[in-house]
Amino acid sequence: MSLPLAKMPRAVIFDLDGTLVDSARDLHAAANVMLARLGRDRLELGQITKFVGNGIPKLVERCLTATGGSDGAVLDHALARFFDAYNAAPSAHTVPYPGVLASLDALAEAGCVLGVCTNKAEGPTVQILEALGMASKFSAVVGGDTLDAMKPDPAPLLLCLDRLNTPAADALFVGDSEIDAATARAAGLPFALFTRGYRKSPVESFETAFAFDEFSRLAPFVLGTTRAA
Ligand SMILES: O=C(O)COP(=O)(O)O
Ligand SMILES: [Mg+2]
Repeated sequence: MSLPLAKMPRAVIFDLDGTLVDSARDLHAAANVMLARLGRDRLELGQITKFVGNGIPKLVERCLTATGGSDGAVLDHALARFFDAYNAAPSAHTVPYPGVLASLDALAEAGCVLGVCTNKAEGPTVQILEALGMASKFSAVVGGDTLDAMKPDPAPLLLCLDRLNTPAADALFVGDSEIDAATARAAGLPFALFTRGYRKSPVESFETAFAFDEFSRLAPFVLGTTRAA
């Protein structure tokens, strides 16, 4: 389903993993370092990619469940090992999707304020945004450990809106997953789906204002110069 926006949003808030950046290879590398330290089997990139989206603690728990089981003590240890590896090089193989930087610039030039709302912890999120030359483009960054609650709870997205001084009705949330769609719905924002990220369900099952497979299509839609397909 596609619905044109009633008016140009003042704020555009983006998810990170699978939306602004393809980060799966660095998450995969850190997960396999963690698994090796625990004497567990490696996991494939495709498997780890399916575990992304509910935050790093959930990703680590899913890795443990897939390799022999997870209980509280091993989970804490595994999480620390994961962060040792991941925080040392969170952007070694992480790249923006094609057209992301130009799209952010086009939105900013048109007067939109930009934010990030991700379930990734704030530390590596900021490291990645800085390494990829994107940090200065965002006026607010909310991570998975900024509050006690994570997406799909609407609280992180509402905090991001608050930091951008923008009501939900005057904003758009752009994400790649079922979690992002549910978060936008709960927070009362229209949702745009980037279809080449890490979603698990078919595009048609999402309720979206807009679904796009190339970032060059986003700014024309937001600025109202293109009608939704
Ligand atoms: O699961 C994560 O760590 C982050 O995922 P997100 O950027 O898609 O919210
Ligand atoms: Mg995502």
